[in-house]
Amino acid sequence: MDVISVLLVALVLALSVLWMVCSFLMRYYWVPSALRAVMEKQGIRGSPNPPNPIFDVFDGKPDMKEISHDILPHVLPWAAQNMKFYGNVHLNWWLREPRIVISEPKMIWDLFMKKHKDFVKSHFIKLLSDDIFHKGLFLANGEAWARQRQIVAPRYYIDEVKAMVRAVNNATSQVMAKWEAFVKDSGDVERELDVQVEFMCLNVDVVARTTLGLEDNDFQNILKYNITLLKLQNDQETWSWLPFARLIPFGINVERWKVRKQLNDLVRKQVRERRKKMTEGNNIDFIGKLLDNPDVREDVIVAELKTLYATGFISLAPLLSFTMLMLALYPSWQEKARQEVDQVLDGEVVSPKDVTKLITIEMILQETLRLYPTMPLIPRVCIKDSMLGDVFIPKGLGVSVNVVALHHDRDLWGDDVNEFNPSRFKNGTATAAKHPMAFMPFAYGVRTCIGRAFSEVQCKVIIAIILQRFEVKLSPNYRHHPVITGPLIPKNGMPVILKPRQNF
Ligand code: HEM
Repeated sequence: MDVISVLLVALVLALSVLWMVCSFLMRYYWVPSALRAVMEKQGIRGSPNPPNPIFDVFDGKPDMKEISHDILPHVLPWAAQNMKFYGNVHLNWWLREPRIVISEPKMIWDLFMKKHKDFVKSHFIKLLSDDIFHKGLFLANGEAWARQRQIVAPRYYIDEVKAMVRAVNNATSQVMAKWEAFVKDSGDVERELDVQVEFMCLNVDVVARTTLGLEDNDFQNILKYNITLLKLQNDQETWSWLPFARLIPFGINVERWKVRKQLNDLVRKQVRERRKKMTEGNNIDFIGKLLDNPDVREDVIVAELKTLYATGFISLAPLLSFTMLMLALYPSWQEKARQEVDQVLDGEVVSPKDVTKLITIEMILQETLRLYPTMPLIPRVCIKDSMLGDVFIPKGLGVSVNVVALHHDRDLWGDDVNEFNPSRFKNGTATAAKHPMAFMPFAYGVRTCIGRAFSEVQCKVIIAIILQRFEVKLSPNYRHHPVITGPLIPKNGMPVILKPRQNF
């Protein structure tokens, strides 16, 4: 090579390195700092030093001293601090993403309803949950999202969901028989059980039954791979924002890729086996209907099925677990709900018609979701200069809805905000607080949760069957420590004491 060629190669290399350094600085320092300056000019401030990790799973914080529902300072200490010093609307950093944190109904309305086109799922949320939700509806944006939503959402309309009640009954009855045998084995009249893991298995099983029509399925492995992926993602969270960090074939990455492939292969196998069983008139389950549609590709079906498995156990297991805690803590509500169950079901299984009559369970579930919202933070990023209420939001700024703060806002819910009072929902969710948008566990607008009706029906059926068969008491081993790991979960599991009912 002559000298000129060497110089040219060196120049290209130098320019490439310079370009990479500038892109890095631009993305992770200059742009975030500029966004912060725009917000500070409007008087919106927040914790000064990025990064400020949101999840406290790593910090070894002690359990809460007592069982209190005033959880904001415990689960989101940075938000509680910021709210104290800077007000309800404040700035915060998620890894290197500057974001405005809001819990004002008016701004949330603008975000989800009026200006939803200006806000999409953010780069960081994709980075952190791509292994689980890859290509599925949950993370999609733009046209891909609209196409997928059109395919998936109708499968979860209320009439379709009611047709799933039998599958939920069957799956739950199997678990109840297992619990009864578990108590009986001890030779005692009651026994402690950590129900959180039980609910995870049950929810994955229900998804397999309702989407694939599978009675005997590999849900243990599906759950194992998902939990491993979640754990690896959490382990990686603090450095995953570094460029190429998730592409280096080393350590956690290699493990992640392996488990991700195992999960993909297993779900793909289920879809293919379902395809083999396709016969006319037999394609009424979710995947059957998708397979029947020639416009839907197999990788889309696999992605959606993975999403449904993950959303099922990630969101429903914590809700059911916290509901068990409420039933154990408030025996009078437990008894009231049981009387209703006995009256409505009269010792039979739950029918689709019965579901609407289980009003007390519905109120208990709503109040549990208010106090312990499964999705405590709902993130977006602004893709076009916009306004939320009176606040100017520049393109590139992250927005996070703090659902915990909204659900625990004394001005909206009154002085008993931190008390468990299901009666506040007796006339429905819209009038439970001073603002109709004060209760939003499933988000709002075009990206509202497609699984809402399914969740409500499924949880009602499961809790009704539990109350029909068991009395639930608080375990002395329960240690209160709600924690955000993405969803809000009980960190130490949910051990409760189950006592089978004699007269059932
Ligand atoms: C307690 C139960 C549940 C809660 C509290 C919940 C909450 C939410 C929330 C807040 C969102 C909006 C997230 C965002 O915009 O960033 C969402 C979206 C979603 N949920 Fe759920 N969810 C629950 C159960 C389920 C179940 C059982 C399924 C499966 C059928 C499901 C499927 C989805 C999907 C696919 C999306 C994405 C929708 C879209 O972006 O268009 N969810 N959920």
